[in-house]
Amino acid sequence: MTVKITLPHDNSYEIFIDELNELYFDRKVVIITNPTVSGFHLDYLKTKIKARELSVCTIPDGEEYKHMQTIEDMLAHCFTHRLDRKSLLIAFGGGVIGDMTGFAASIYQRGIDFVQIPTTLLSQVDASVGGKTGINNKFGKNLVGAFHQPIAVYIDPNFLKTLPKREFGAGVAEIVKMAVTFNKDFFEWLEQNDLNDDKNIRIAIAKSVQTKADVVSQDEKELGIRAALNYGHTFGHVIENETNYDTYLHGEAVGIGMCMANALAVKIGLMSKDEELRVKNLLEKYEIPTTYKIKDVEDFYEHFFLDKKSLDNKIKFILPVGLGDCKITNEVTKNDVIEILKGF
Ligand SMILES: NC(=O)c1ccc[n+]([C@@H]2O[C@H](COP(=O)([O-])OP(=O)(O)OC[C@H]3O[C@@H](n4cnc5c(N)ncnc54)[C@H](O)[C@@H]3O)[C@@H](O)[C@H]2O)c1
Ligand SMILES: O=C(O)C(=O)C[C@@H](O)[C@H](O)[C@H](O)COP(=O)(O)O
Ligand SMILES: [Zn+2]
Repeated sequence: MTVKITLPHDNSYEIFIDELNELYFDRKVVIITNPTVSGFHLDYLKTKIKARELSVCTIPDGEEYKHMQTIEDMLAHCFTHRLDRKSLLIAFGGGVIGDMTGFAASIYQRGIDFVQIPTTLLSQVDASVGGKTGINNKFGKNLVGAFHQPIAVYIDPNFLKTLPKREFGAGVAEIVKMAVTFNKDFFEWLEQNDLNDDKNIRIAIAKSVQTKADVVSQDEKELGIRAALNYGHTFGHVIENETNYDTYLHGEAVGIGMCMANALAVKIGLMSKDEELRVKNLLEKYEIPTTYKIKDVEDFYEHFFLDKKSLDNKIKFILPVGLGDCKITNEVTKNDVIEILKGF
């Protein structure tokens, strides 16, 4: 299956969901990966890539390495191998590799091409699509980065065969996100079907990618509707940051964050208690955490002001409206937020 993202300024590209074919690049290519992914799949990938010159840049594995020093190391590899403006980076790994490769590509010699070959469920259904790239710093998550679209995305679900169960669950959280915010039929399908089944996970990948591609095609730079893809993230990013990126996987923090957003939606009458419970049950079916004890609620709230969606000192929340629809709002009172956070 092929999904297209249609964008201005020659930035359109295709997302191929299928077994990886041979890829030919008449230019210098660097594969960016980490020891875990390369251990499982690099030999296979190398049989598929034909390039004028190919090298591999291996960076450490983990969200805690998604920072500027690692970008410097990646750029150093590119300079050492004399990459020029026609050269290409290939992101081969999960969302961490994808976000960092995209960011390095966006700044190397003021911007070169890159390709996404995502290998986690989360990166196949979400992170490899849409051109958000970046890194974390001490102030928070993804606060430094660029919109830089890949020239193509190659999603091969066969890579998921080596993915640990917990990582699979983290990917399911972002699938649930797409369904709750945009598609009630998809949500009901998820309730009725087991994603551990090979046929079903392929359907869910295609559905999620199509949903995200449609949103990004309408709003590349998150000026409007794209903010809905941040459902659960306003809360989730704070959880990741205050637990030093070493306790919850991104998808898990988003799972908890969606439950917080749901509690807020119930409080202000956008969602019923029954709908809230259905989302919780679906997440728990894949062992995604749905609760989190906040140490200092005021401090947690203050973090929201660094969120990239917050403008003019107003926090923006993405709240579900029933199942399959959502509202982007900066009109939630601090009292309501504090109350749900205290009761969580
Ligand atoms: N740009 C976006 O639109 C976007 C969207 C969602 C998430 N993200 C970002 O993506 C990151 C999370 O991505 P992730 O969940 O893929 O985490 P990740 O990149 O850390 O990968 C998870 C783990 O799985 C390992 N792994 C990767 N592929 C594997 C495979 N096939 N078999 C076995 N192990 C494998 C990795 O080495 C890592 O240890 C976060 O930094 C998040 O902010 C970005
Ligand atoms: O593509 C988007 O837009 C998203 O919001 C996807 C999210 O799953 C992803 O985690 C994204 O990086 C979060 O947005 P950010 O702008 O806060 O980094
Ligand atoms: Zn996310």
